[in-house]
Amino acid sequence: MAKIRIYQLAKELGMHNDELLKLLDEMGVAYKSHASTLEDSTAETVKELIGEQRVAEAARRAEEARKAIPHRPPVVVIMGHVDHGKTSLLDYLRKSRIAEKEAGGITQHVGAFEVKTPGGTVVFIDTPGHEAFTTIRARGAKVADIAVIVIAASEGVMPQTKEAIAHAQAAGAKIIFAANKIDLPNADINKVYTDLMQLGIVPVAYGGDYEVIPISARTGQGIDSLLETILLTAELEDLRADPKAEAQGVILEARVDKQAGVLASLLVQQGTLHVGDYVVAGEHWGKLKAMSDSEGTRRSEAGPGSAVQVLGFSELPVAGDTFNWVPDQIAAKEITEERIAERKSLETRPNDGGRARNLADLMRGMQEAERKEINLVLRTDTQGSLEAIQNILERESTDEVKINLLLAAVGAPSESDVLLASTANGAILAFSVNPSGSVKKLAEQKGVPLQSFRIIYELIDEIRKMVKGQKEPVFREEILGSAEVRAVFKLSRGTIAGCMVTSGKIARNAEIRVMRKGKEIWRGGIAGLKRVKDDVREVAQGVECGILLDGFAEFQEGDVLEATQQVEVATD
Ligand SMILES: Nc1nc2c(ncn2[C@@H]2O[C@H](COP(=O)(O)OP(=O)(O)OP(=O)(O)O)[C@@H](O)[C@H]2O)c(=O)[nH]1
Repeated sequence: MAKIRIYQLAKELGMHNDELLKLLDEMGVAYKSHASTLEDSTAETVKELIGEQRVAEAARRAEEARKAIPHRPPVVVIMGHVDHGKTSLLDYLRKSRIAEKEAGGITQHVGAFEVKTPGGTVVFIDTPGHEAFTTIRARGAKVADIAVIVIAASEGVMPQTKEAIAHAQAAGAKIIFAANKIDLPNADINKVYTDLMQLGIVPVAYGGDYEVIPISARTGQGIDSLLETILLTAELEDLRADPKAEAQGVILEARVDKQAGVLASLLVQQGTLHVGDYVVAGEHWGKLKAMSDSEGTRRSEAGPGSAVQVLGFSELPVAGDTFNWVPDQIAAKEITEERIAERKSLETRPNDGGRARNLADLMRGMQEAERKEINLVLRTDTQGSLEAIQNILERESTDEVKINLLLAAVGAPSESDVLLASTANGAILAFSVNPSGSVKKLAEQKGVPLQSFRIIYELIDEIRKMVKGQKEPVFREEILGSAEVRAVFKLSRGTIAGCMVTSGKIARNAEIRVMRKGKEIWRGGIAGLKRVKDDVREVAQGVECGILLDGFAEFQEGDVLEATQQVEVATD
């Protein structure tokens, strides 16, 4: 390799000569002038050092930019077992906020409300329970930063407490426990601690990480302390949002009001919404005609952490969809029309959708994503079988593939289990319990694998095969069709092969083998498939088309492009 001169290396690295000379001095490298040559190894070391410095500089700048973004209030959801006091806690929080203003203030349900404390503001999602929470999560948006799980201190941990924990964990929310009903004579905070520890959750009082705050939603005792803990947790999470960014957030609720029309509640997560702005949410768009907050006050703008009710959608947006600011009606219409067209084309695509996913699919997805965890919800008929299967699953977990039980409980799989599995991209295994028709249907809709077993060893066998990869799918390559290159066009966006499909078909998602004189010279994907001027999904025999490949441009007339696809071969 030719030796490099200092000024050449400086140019290559985009540095001034002086800068590089200074660095060489620091490294103790001798030279006469900037025209001196450097040893290869010295040049390599310089490149590495500069590379490292630049990475560090970029990281420092990114951190600085992040720190320049203001903090935002935490968004909290309240969960817990039935009757443990979720609604009472929300009511207390809502009332305490009104009491601070004027008594008798009118509240409006906008899906979330703010509680202002001297230490900061907390946003509470107005609907208790994990269903609302996970429906939103299942649609891909993260709403709650923190889950407050209410446990009645008079009863301790109950089945839905466990479910709530599983849901919050799957959604990646921080968990704070509120030991409620502490005013009751039979309240026993120690039972709450020990119950939690049995689930592997160690409270701070026992040296662990989980805050358990004794409260009474009836008397208000401990609620200040709960709010403080929420704010402290939020501080550690360092939650930030840029009020100047393009507004974005989540649709919390939507309904049609006979007089007003479509009313949607939005939680702004980033940026600031203004009356008059256009937003798109899923397949719907709206021009915000009016906004009001949970106090019924008209707002002209709403920044990060605000929940507002808006008027202006022409059709009902879907709760849980994210919304985004768009500059104008043209953009709003184009984006929603594209989304509708995309959905329709997916619905009409043959052999796609409708097929229930199974565990093998899940494992394949996992392998593709190089994920090392398999998330499972386990449902059994008795406590005994539950423990037995849990123990075996624990043993089957390997270093490569960890089996993570999102929830293990007695009873038939529920719709909430499906949402949980869907959120965590997991599967449901049922042993000796039958899911109801509606649960099966929901699982199908959400693409959650749900399998029932009657014999323990069949269940274990299935898991074992998966973990050990014995069931790794075997694929065979199948030729879909071929096309001959008749002309080559060099355009600014790449080189297009003008082809005639000579047999079968060429599909946009197929893999292409470029054959020259009977030999394969390249293999890869298609970056563009056009028929005249239109992008198309496939082109049939006897039709001309333009093909742009993803990473190959050296076409010659007479090359043959073979379209192939991988077909799974049944091994059972
Ligand atoms: N003594 C006492 N009773 C409470 C407290 N919190 C709630 N309760 C009572 O417990 C019962 C259940 O409270 P809710 O707030 O409805 O419980 P929930 O968890 O929202 O119940 P669901 O919505 O049915 O799941 C009600 O009768 C409340 O009055 C408390 O701190 N102390």
